[in-house]
This record gives sequence, structure tokens and C-alpha cells, in this order.
Amino acid sequence: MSPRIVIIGGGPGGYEAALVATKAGADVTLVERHGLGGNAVLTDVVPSKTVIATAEWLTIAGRASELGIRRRDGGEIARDLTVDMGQVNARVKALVRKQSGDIAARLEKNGVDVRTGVARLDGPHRVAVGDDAIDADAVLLAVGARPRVVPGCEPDGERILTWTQLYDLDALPEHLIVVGSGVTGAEFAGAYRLLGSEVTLVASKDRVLAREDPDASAHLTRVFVERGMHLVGGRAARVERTDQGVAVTLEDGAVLEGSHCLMAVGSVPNTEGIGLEEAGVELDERGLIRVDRVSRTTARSVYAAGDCTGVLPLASVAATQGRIAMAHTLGDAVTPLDLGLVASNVFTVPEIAAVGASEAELKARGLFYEVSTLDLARNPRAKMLGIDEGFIKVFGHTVTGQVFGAVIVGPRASEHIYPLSLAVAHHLTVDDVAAAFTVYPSLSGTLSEAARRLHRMGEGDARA
Ligand SMILES: Cc1cc2nc3c(=O)[nH]c(=O)nc-3n(C[C@H](O)[C@H](O)[C@H](O)COP(=O)(O)OP(=O)(O)OC[C@H]3O[C@@H](n4cnc5c(N)ncnc54)[C@H](O)[C@@H]3O)c2cc1C
Ligand SMILES: NC(=O)c1ccc[n+]([C@@H]2O[C@H](COP(=O)([O-])OP(=O)(O)OC[C@H]3O[C@@H](n4cnc5c(N)ncnc54)[C@H](O)[C@@H]3O)[C@@H](O)[C@H]2O)c1
Repeated sequence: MSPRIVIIGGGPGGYEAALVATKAGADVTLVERHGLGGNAVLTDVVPSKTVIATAEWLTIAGRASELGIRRRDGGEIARDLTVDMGQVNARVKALVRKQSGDIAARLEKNGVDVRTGVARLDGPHRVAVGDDAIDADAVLLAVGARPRVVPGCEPDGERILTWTQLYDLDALPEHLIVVGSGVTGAEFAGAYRLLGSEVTLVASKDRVLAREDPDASAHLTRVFVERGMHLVGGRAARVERTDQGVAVTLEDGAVLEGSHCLMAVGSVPNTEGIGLEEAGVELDERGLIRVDRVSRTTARSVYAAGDCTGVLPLASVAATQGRIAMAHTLGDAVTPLDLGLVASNVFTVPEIAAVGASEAELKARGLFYEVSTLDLARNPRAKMLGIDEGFIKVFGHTVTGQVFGAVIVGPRASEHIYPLSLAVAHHLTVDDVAAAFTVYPSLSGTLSEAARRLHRMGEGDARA
């Protein structure tokens, strides 16, 4: 008989696992309460990146005249372009529906039994959905997370918003106060500023994007300020509606006034009230499911993937954890999760992409490393394209030249990081990277040059 797998949650942690498991011959049921694609598709990744795409095109269009583009009547293309937020959000919703529908079709085509409902564990081998119960040889929990609510700063869905509530706006907020300067806060603050809103970003840490490379975060902070964003240090203690909009009171008593407030203060896992602890699944003090590197929880036969584990809240990591869980339970070859290989990107303008070890991690691990940093603006292709900011940074081992990690700040950094991701994943050296041809002229020429600068004369043997 085929092994029976039940997956709770239809986000990347769940649906990717379902596809792998059916391909391996398992009998798979996936239970989702809202829509396929999970928050990644419905409320988080897809909608945010779609709005950011408009902000990016608007920025490019605003520079048209610099590149010699004129209206047919010879007039200059206006710099003060604006957006129709109603249309932008209608496009977002259409794209989200399509993406979710595509995933549903793919699951159906692959023979996954998809059920709609709220699921809970009834012991480690049974999942209850309403009055139904489904027996399972193994269960995968991929229940994701939801926006954290700070007491005193409760969203009302109209003026005080979580990131899931932004897409019902039919006009640009006049003055958006973004509370929280992690990746979510920085991405939205950056995008709405480019779209034309006045933006105030409240940062509780000493810098915006405190977990990113310090040079990258300093660069973005400078760009934000140059674009006229107001950066305010502090923590929000209270957010209230006023006649005009909203008032955000910080812990030091300062009051910020705006038309709307976006709370971007992190997430909490959807792990309460679904029978986890009763089934032997241990949670940590924040409610995150404890898992090992092959996605096993503390209950035999119960696995977990994605944001509910808090391992690293990225769609790519969720999908990898889900696939690993299925490989493990179905007896396929398993490569345990290696966070040292993860590539990530902050979708601001410019983007910030990173892969492998950060400089802080290299220092903490006491490794011998060298850094090569090159400005993108000196690249010939960048000059042609009008790119006048950004940099590429590569970390290599001082002796062997192994590529430990890299950071790229620039347009489409998310795409340009891939060769360096290959280098990190396959333990290539800076010489390996520099030896591969790049197209002339191309932005990747700078990537290769950054690696070449870490070459050591006479070290060829050590690096072979
Ligand atoms: C604004 C924002 C932007 C982001 N952008 C990116 C990005 O660009 N790139 C990136 O890699 N990551 C991004 N992330 C992170 C990414 O969204 C998450 O890491 C990813 O969604 C995690 O996938 P998941 O499968 O764990 O959970 P989710 O995508 O949250 O899916 C979980 C699903 O489980 C369902 N569920 C929960 N409980 C039950 C239950 N009891 N019964 C049935 N169904 C249930 C939920 O309805 C949900 O559909 C972003 C996050 C945010 C907040
Ligand atoms: N492009 C992407 O891949 C992308 C985009 C968004 C989120 N994500 C993922 O989601 C994770 C979480 O990011 P996030 O930004 O949603 O959450 P986060 O927890 O990283 O950041 C929230 C920030 O809000 C601050 N904060 C908390 N309470 C506050 C208060 N009362 N006043 C002011 N600030 C307060 C915190 O100190 C923190 O800096 C990221 O680490 C990333 O893995 C990824």
C-alpha cells in the first residue's frame, strides 16, 4: 500500500512537499483553510513584489528624459509621474488569483487530494478536518505565521494596517507611517515612497535592516533619506485613529502623525489550538515548532516546514524543508538543510541580495577571509543603463580562495546573485568564478572582477 501523507497548509512549505510526495508514489492529502499558495502567494510575497514592481518601473520611467526619451511632440516626459493605486491593487489581486489557481491545477494534475478546512492533529497519526478524520503514516505541518499584533497598536483594517490589508487601498496613502524596519517594513516604506506617498519609517534598531550586511543597510538608509523618507528611531507604544488619520506614540512620548500606519513588527506562528502539544510536538517559548535539519518534530512521524518552525522565514527555505521532510519519510536520499547556502533578497530599489556567510558570521566563526568590494557604477554596462549606485562584495577564504559568501546591492541583485550561489553551494574558489567567461559588457563583469581581485599569486596549488 502507498504511504499516506497528510499535509496541513498549502503554502510553499506544504504544496512543494505534496508534489514531491505524489511523485514518489505516496497517497497525499493537503488541507488548506484559505487558498493554495498560502500566505506566500495570497498576502505576502506575491502581492508585495507585484506592488514593488510598479514602484520600480515608475522609478525607471521617471529617468526617461535622462536617456534621451521624449514625447512625440518633443516635450519632456514628466518626472512627476503618478500611479493609480486602485489599478495597481486590482493587478495584484488578479495576479494572486492566477498564481493560486495555477498551484491548485498543478496539485490536482499530480493527484493530490486537496481539502478545504481548518485541520488539527488528533494524535501523531490522524488529522481532523471538521467532522472528518484522515489517518496518516506521516504528517507535515506547514501552517505558516500571521502578522504580530502589538497591544495598543491593533490594526483596524482601514487606517492602521498589517501588510495583508494594504491591497484594499484604492488611493495612495498621503502619509504612511511604517512601524518596524525589518525586511517587510523596509520594502513597503521604500515602495510607497517611490509610488509617491510621504513616508515615515520607525526603526527600533540602530539601523534599518539590522540583519543585513552593514554596508548594504547603510547604503539603503542613505538612499531612503535622499528620497525624502523620514527616519525616526524608537518603538511604537500606541497607534490611534485621529480625525485626520493616525497618531503613532513612541515609547519616549514623541507623537508622529500620518494618514495611515503600517504595522510591520514581525509574525507569530499559527501553532496554537491545533493539537500539537497533545500529539507530542514540542514548541519553543515563541510557539515555534522545534525541528531538526531533516524537518522532524519531537513527535515520531510528524514533520514541520516553513514559518511555523522559525528556522528562516523564507519561501525557498519553507519549500526545501518540506521536500526534505518528504524525502526523509519516504526513504529517499536526504540532504539535511544547510542554512549556510541560502540566497535571499530584499526587494528595495536598489535590491540587496546575499548568499552564504555574512561578514559577521565569518568573524564569529574565526575564519580567515578576505573581502573584495567593487562599485557597480564603474561597470561599463551600468554606465550605459544609467545605473549609478550599488556594489558587489565577495568573501573568500584567505588561503584556499573558497567563496564563503557575497552581497550585491543593485538593480535585479536577486538575479545576479545566482552564480555566486552556485559558487557557495559547490565550494568553488574565487579563481573558479573568475575563470568563467562573462559577456562584455555586462554587470556580471564586475562580479567576476570582484572574485579576480581575491586571487593570490602563487597560491594556485593551494587552491586546486
Ligand atoms: C510582506 C512579506 C513579504 C515576503 N516576501 C518574501 C520574498 O520575497 N521571498 C521569500 O522567500 N519570502 C518572503 N516572505 C516570507 C514568506 O512569505 C514565508 O517564508 C512563506 O510564506 C512561508 O511559507 P509557509 O508554507 O511556511 O507558510 P504560508 O505561506 O504562511 O502558508 C501557510 C498556510 O497554512 C494555512 N493554515 C494555517 N493553519 C491551518 C490549519 N490549521 N488548517 C489548514 N490550513 C492552515 C494558512 O491558511 C496558509 O495558507 C515574505 C513575508 C512577508 C510577510
Ligand atoms: N524579501 C524577502 O525575502 C522578505 C520580505 C519580507 C519578509 N521576509 C522574511 O520575513 C522575516 C521577518 O521580517 P519582518 O520584517 O516581517 O519581521 P522582523 O521581525 O524581522 O522585523 C520586525 C521589526 O520590527 C521591530 N519592532 C517590533 N516591535 C516594534 C515596535 N513596537 N515599534 C517599532 N519597531 C518594532 C523589530 O525590532 C524588528 O526590527 C524576514 O527575516 C525574512 O526572512 C522576507
